[in-house]
Amino acid sequence: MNRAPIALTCGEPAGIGPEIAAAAWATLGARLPFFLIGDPTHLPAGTPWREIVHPEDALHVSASALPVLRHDFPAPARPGQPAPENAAAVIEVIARAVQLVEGGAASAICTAPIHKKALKDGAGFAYPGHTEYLAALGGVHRVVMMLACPDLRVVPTTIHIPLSEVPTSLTPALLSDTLRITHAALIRDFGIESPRLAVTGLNPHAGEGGAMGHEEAEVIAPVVAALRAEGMAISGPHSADTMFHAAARRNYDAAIAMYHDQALIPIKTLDFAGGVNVTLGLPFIRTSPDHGTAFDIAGQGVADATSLIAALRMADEMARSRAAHHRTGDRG
Ligand SMILES: NC(=O)C1=CN([C@@H]2O[C@H](COP(=O)(O)OP(=O)(O)OC[C@H]3O[C@@H](n4cnc5c(N)ncnc54)[C@H](O)[C@@H]3O)[C@@H](O)[C@H]2O)C=CC1
Ligand SMILES: NCC(=O)COP(=O)(O)O
Repeated sequence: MNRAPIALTCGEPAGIGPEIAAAAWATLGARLPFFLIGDPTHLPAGTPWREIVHPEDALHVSASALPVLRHDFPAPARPGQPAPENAAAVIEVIARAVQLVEGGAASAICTAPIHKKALKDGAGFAYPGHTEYLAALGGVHRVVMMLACPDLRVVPTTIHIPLSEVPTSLTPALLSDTLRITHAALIRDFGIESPRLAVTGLNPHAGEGGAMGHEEAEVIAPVVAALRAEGMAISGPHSADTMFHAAARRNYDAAIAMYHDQALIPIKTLDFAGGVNVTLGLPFIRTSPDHGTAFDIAGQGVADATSLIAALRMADEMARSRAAHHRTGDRG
């Protein structure tokens, strides 16, 4: 039986989303059917696209053209210059993709990058990013951002908040939920039977026994100990600066970091082109490229679609893993 195609949201049309969507279709074609939700007039001139009415039409259209589920925008796409009038439509497209995946017409969502400030300025977007908006649409309180490439998976426990707010936001409940959601997703969506998690400290040298900070002893170590007592394979808190070299990476399936840059700098350094952003803990599958809207190169035809292609492939693999997991009745 054919699985439903993947829904790709257009993201910010003034960014590189339209051109990498076209490039991803040129690479994947019918081998990995997906459809773009967006305004086809935003696609680069000469893109072979075809309007579809039902997502399932993507299964045959994708052999010859990029399938597009039309969502008309009020303004054209001017590379590097987001139009405030388009902001609401960017947000609507994401909500439409969620409806499709929740209804079973799409097997997963893959999101092209949005420009957070453009959405805030143009439409009062009240969320720091897709992650938090998708959690609201999916009706879940807590989700986890994970970035993954073939050599590394990283999770920032706190996400899009100022660095000054990290210590107070880092509660035992947040850390514990993040670890549990990651552990369950590695089993269900990534097919890892017994996931190994490694947790960073917050401070230099993981606090150096209290000489350089107290969050390790007061928050991180007790949560790690409690979950280890439940049987999870979790180590830490480790010094973050020594957790990401090649030998250290062999000791875990995912690294749980305390804040955004602690997690994202290692993976974007290791594999900026091929990294994938995944939201764990949603009732549906969502992946995204690891990069943003790249206004500085939009419209020039030089954007690299590798990360988007990896994101579409990962969504497809996750859908397979989740389906197999449901079939065996092992819900992890
Ligand atoms: N999932 C999402 O919706 C994401 C959205 N963003 C948003 O994107 C906007 C811009 O963020 P920046 O920090 O400037 O990061 P960015 O990733 O857009 O750009 C950083 C640098 O990398 C280059 N670059 C990015 N993607 C590329 C690609 N596919 N091929 C070749 N070069 C590429 C850009 O040209 C730029 O020089 C912000 O509003 C940010 O919040 C950032 C990350 C993810
Ligand atoms: N730095 C990662 C990022 O901004 C991704 O955000 P989201 O839109 O996927 O929540």
